[in-house]
Order: sequence, then structure tokens, then C-alpha cells
Amino acid sequence: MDLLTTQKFIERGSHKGKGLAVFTSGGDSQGMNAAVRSVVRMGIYLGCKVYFIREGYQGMVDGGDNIEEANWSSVSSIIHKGGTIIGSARCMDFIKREGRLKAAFNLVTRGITNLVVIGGDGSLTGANLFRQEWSSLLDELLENNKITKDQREKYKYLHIAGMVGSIDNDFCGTDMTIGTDSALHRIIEAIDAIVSTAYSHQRTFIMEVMGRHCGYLAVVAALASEADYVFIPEAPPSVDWKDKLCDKLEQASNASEFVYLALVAALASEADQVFIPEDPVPNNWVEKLCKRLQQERKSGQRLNIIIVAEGAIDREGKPITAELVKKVVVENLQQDTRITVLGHVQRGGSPSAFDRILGCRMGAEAVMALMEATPETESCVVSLDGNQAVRLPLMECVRRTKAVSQAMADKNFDLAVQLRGRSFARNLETYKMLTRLKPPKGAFDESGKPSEGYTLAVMHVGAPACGMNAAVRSFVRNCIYRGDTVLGIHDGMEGFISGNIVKMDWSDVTGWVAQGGAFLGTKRTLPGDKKGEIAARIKQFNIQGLLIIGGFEAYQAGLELYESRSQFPEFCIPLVVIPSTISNNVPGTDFSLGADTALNEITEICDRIRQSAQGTKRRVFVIETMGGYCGYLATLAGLAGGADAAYIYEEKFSIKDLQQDVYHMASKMTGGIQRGLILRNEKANDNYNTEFIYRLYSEEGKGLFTARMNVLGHMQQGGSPTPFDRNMGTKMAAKCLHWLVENIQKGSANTPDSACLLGVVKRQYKFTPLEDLKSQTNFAQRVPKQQWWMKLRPLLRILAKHDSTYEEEGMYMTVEQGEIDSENVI
Ligand SMILES: Nc1ncnc2c1ncn2[C@@H]1O[C@H](COP(=O)(O)OP(=O)(O)OP(=O)(O)O)[C@@H](O)[C@H]1O
Ligand SMILES: O=P(O)(O)OC[C@H]1O[C@](O)(CO)[C@@H](O)[C@@H]1O
Ligand SMILES: [Mg+2]
Repeated sequence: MDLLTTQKFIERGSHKGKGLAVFTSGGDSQGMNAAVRSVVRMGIYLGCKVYFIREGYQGMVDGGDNIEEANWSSVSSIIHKGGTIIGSARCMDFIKREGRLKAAFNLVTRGITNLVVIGGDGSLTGANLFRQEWSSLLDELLENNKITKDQREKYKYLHIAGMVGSIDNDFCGTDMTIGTDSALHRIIEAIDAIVSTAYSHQRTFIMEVMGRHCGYLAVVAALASEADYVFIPEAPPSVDWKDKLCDKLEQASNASEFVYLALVAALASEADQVFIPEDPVPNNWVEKLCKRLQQERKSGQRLNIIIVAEGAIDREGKPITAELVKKVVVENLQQDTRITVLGHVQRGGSPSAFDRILGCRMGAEAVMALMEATPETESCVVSLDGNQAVRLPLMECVRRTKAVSQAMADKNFDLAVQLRGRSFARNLETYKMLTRLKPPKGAFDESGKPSEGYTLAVMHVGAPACGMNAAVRSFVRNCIYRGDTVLGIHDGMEGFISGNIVKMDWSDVTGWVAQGGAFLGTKRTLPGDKKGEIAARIKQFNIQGLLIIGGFEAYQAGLELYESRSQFPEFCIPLVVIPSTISNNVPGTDFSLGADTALNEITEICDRIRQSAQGTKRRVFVIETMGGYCGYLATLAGLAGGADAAYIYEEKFSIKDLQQDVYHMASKMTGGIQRGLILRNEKANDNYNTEFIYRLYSEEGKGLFTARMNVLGHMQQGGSPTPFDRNMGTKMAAKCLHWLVENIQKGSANTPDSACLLGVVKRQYKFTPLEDLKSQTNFAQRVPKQQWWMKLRPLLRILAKHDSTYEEEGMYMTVEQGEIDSENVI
């Protein structure tokens, strides 16, 4: 099937009179409010009568005041709040047919036949059953004279669109559920905080994370936190671990310095162990765990982090609890050990930018899916596949999700992991690869010398961005693990030219994953007329492959070296760029490293700025964001912050547009709205600058609202990298190394496909030749000619009550189609 979407534009009021209800069910999750807001506003935009059903299925069963019509302002000022303003519940009544019968009655009597359910695997399973039974429920209501024949006929079709709102990420068919990213934020914040106290006391910490029977949170948290070990339900260990433990401890103490390094090099994740349900650790897990912890302490590491998913089990199905792991560590290693159970903290707090945007996008798509449903259309789940909005058949997703539970009950853990989906499997695989105790066969000869042993170099070009350090760390450790020599080129091209090039060791990058900035140093300087000196350094240091991590300048620098290959044969080495800039303005990728952190920084600051006006009578904030000529940050922060407008260079605006927006703001203020948020990209327009817009709003708002201006500046670049940036940096660097080695083995690199940029393109990772990217680049403004996120701008306008035409995103897809090309899954 051609998975390309055909553009479809939807006008205001195009589905007048339809009844639509939204509810949240199961454990709450951050981002549910954004989804509810989007459903309500999109529904109203299309002309529907929109209802809230409060307290999940319980409200549907109980009816009464629980089902209430919503209006535009019922969802004002909620996008930044955790939880769900319409309440959620676990409802025993709905599990029984009797309860579902009452629910059907309450819907029919209000003319609701379109349902948006936001919940986890249980809620969607319930929705699927409800839809299957709908016809028989109506028959029973008719038989009991609860509804009329007319009602039976008029409401005979129930349409359901589901959105997965759960921190657990345990529903098949979706890469990310609403709330998972925020829960990861909470977990990573907690682990980062624990690290400093663990370091001070040389302690081992065992962190128990949520996720019920799913190990997703545990695995990704381990990848992003450098945890040493993870226990997940999906991968239990087997039973004979105690004997093997002692054997291995012996072996480890006899290991030579080199073998030790190689072994430790395998532990690229600073989480020492992760225990998850889907992939129980092998029988000898105790042995392996203790060996690893001991080795790390011997090498000077002052702390260990072990992550245990709450549902972790061993291969016999017995629970592996934090207490059990503590006992093992204390009895075998006598390490000072503490347990931290994160609990409901993980479900709390403000939603991350990603979850807010996901909620906005999926909410609008769910409404569209319902409006377009015919009697034959299957119920669907709207979700993100990579960066692509998709609609998947609900029934098939439920079937798959149940199959995971069955596979785990059958102790068929390989199948369980496979059924969890591509993203889960890829994360687990990466984690395992990074924490392997032994190098792969073939990497070393019998004497312990590396059998290949290439010399590879890594450097930055451009401004610092969060995630750069995680990428370097992953690259360094993967290289050492393979038996390669890895060189760090300091301070960009200037360091390259002057020979500031240093061999990097395993411990040089310890703790880097959690740190913002760029420890290697970075400069914007391009090779320019110093290519001769660079070529000489490549020769001097025998560099066989080069990784450049940076922004638009990194792409340009790579291109310059590539284009000078005929003049300098030294540049005929494989060269790869990882896009890394907060601006997200590099061609060949939907996302660059660091952009997610910056987006979260801006979103949080906007929340705080808005809060500062509490108690003040109506106020409008005009906020300037970075990004060069690229409007990504302004647009996405606008969507995440529920902004009224976002002015960017890519979408021209005139004084008339500004005027209209000011009047629009004034009318919203008259209608009861208290605060306005206007974002402006730093280079949106030379003349209509931030000061101008601020003055315009100040002048025109006189008597109605006041205005304030904030230029966010460099605080956008800083902070601690988000889980997304840490994870993406780690995975991309591992992929780049693999690509470099493959290309070195091909022989002399003189073709375009030996100088590439690794990007995230729609649903997958993709290496694109730098040469091919030239035609996609606007070099004058330093932005890609096509930018995927431009399609989100109409949604931003609609959610802010402006007139706009909605461009539909979603495409129908089967779960199988989502599984294709698992090699390059994000
Ligand atoms: N098999 C089912 N049949 C009918 N209703 C169900 C079924 N499973 C779950 N539900 C309904 O959905 C509600 C929520 O389910 P559950 O408690 O499993 O949470 P969830 O939606 O999986 O969310 P989370 O796992 O994030 O907490 C249940 O309380 C029940 O009302
Ligand atoms: O909030 P409750 O009812 O204590 O349930 C906790 C469960 O809910 C979740 O937070 C979400 O499903 C799980 O991770 C956890 O097992
Ligand atoms: Mg669940």
C-alpha cells in the first residue's frame, strides 16, 4: 500500500449537528488534558455538539450530570496541567454487560454515537467490546421499552476512535502513548537527583518504576540514565544464577586490563541493570549482575543504578522485586544499597512538550476519524508511528495486546517482545547491545587484540545542543567495545586544524549522558581555506572514518569536505553527520538532537510566564524564541503552550494579519479569556520585530489588556537533556558507527553515498547523501525547503479559535504495515 497521505483540507462547520463525547479512563496520564482540549475544540470547529463524560466508564454507566455539554472555554488553561480535568476511573460496572447496557442507554438518550476514548489497554479493550455488542445492547433496550424503535434505528451505529493515554506504553500499534514521555521525564529527573547522593556515599540504588506488565519505561529510562542493570517483566532471568555468579566473579578478577576494558566498554548504558517483564534476565542473572557491579566499582565508579520494572519476573514467572535484588547485592557484594520506589510521582507533574503536542495532534485526528466513519468503518486507534499520524484498527490492536499477555503467560518471551512492537524491540536490543558483558565473537583475535581495529574520530561543529554528549559517549563506548581506536577532536574545525585531537577512553565519557552542552567543545567555523591542514591531520592521525555532530554548520562542513575530495584524497573516508541543533533547521531529518530539550525549556518558561500574570487583569505575553530563520521552536512551543499565534519567517504575515490577530485577541478577552500568549521567532520579520509586536498589542489593548515582552535567549540551549534527546543521541551514534564500519570495509570512499547525514524521516532512520540534500536546502536562510511541521500550523490556529482550514494528517494502516522495515525503526 502506498503509505503517502493525500492532502485533505477540512473547512469549519463541515460536520454540523453530530453528537460527540470524550472521556478519559484507567490510570490518568500527563497529556490527557491536551487531548481533551483538542477533541472539544476540533469538534466545535466542525460544528458538532461535544460532551464530556466525567469519571471514565463510571460516568457513562451512571449518566446524569456526568455527561455534560462542553464549550470552547471549558478547556481553556488546561494544556499545561497533569492528570485529566474530566476525571478518570477504573470501573467494575462496565466490565459486566449490565453496566454496558446502562451506558448504551445514557448515550442513546443524548444522541451520542461518536465516542473518543482516551485510556490504556484496558479502556480500549472495553471500548472494542462495547462496539461489538452495541447492536445487541440496543435490541435489549428496545425489548425492555427503554428506547423507541426510532431511537433503535437512528443510533444503530456506534463509532469509536481511541487514543492511547497511559504512561505504560503497553498498547500494540502505537510507538508512544500519551503520557509515556512525561513519565520518562519524571523518572530521569529522579535518577539524576539520586546520582549525586549515590555518588557521595558510594551506594547502589535500586529504582522501582511503574509500567504494570510492560517494561518500556524501565528500558528507556535505563538507556537515558546510564543505569547499570534493568529488570523487566518481559525478560526474566532463570533459576541457577547463584553458582554461576561466583564463577564469573572469579573470572572477572583474573581479567587482564584490556579484557576488562573491553568488558566494561560493553556497558555503554550507565544503568547497570534493567529488569523488565517482556525479556526476563537469563538464569544466571545474579552472577552477571554482581560481576558487573563489582567490575564497575573496581574501575573507580562510585555508584550503581539498577532499574526494576514493577512487573519484572524470572523465567519461572516469579516476581523479581526491588527487595530481592537488594538482598542479592548486599549478600554477595556487601554494597551499601538503598531502594527508591518512584510510584505515582511518575504519573504526576506537568506534561512534556511531546505529550502536549501528541495530545493536540491525536485529538484532532480522532475527531476527523469519527466524522469520516461510515457504517462499515472499523473502530480505530489514532496514534503516532515514528513521526507519522496513523489510524489503526482497534480490534486488531486489542487482539495483539492480548496476545502479548498470552505470550508472557506461556513464557514465550521472544514472542512477547516481538508483539510489543518495533520500537520496544529496538530499545531493548540497543540496551542489550550496550550492556553486553562480552564483545561479539570476531571483534578480537585469540590473543585479545582487536581483529579490525579502525581509527575513528568524532567532533562537533556549530552551537552546543543537549544530547551531543550522549551521542559522543555512545560512539566512544561502541568503538572501544568493537576494538576500534576513537579520537575526540576538540573545539570543532579549529581543533582539527591545530591538532587538538585526543584518544578517548571508556571512563572519559562516564556520566556524559545526563549533561547538557558539548564537552568536546564546539565552534561554528567551517573548513574554508584550511582544508589542507585538515587533510594533513587526517593523515597524521590515520583517521579512517569521521562523525560530525552538530547543526547546519556541521552539514555544511561535511559538504565542504565531501566536495573537496578530488583535491584532497584524505577526505575520501566515510563521513557521517548527526544533526544536532536546537533550531531543527538541518535538511534530511524531521528532528535534530537538542530540539526536544529546547522545546521543553521554552514550554516550561511559557507556563511560568503565564502564571506570573495570575491575579493580574488580562495580559498578553509576547515571547521571542531562537531558531535562526527556522520557525520550528516557535510553532511547536506555540502548540504545546496553547498560544494564540506564532509568527515565523516561513509563513509571511502582513500588517493586516497582525491587526486581525490583535482584534481577535481583544474579542477573546471580552469573552472571558484572561491571558494571551504570542510567540515570535527571532528572525520572523526584520521590521515587525518583537518590540513592534509588543507595542502593537500594548497600544491596541489599552483599556482591555496589558502586554509584556520576553526574549528567551540562550536559556533555550541549556538545561539537562530530555529522555528523548539522550535516547536519540545514544541510538544514532550507535547506528553511525555501524554505518562507518560498513563503509570503511567497502574500500575507498569517493561516491556520494559515503558522505551522509543520518536523519529521522517520517517513520524511520535514514542515511541521505549530503550531495542529495543540497537540492532540498535553502542555503540563504539556512533551512530545509520543505518542513514537515508546517502542516501543524493550521491546527495551532484552529485550537486558538482562528479561522483556518485543517489539513488532515492521518492515514489508515494495519498493524502489520507498521511493522515493516524494522531495521531502521526509530
Ligand atoms: N475487558 C474489559 N471489558 C470491559 N471493560 C473493560 C475491560 N478491561 C478494562 N475495561 C474498562 O476500562 C477501565 C480501565 O482499564 P484499566 O484499569 O485496565 O486501565 P487502562 O485503560 O489499561 O489504563 P492504565 O493501564 O494506563 O491504567 C476498567 O476499569 C474497565 O472499566
Ligand atoms: O493508580 P493505581 O490504581 O494505583 O494503579 C497503578 C498502575 O497504574 C499505572 O500507573 C498505569 O497503568 C501502572 O503503571 C500502575 O501499575
Ligand atoms: Mg493498562
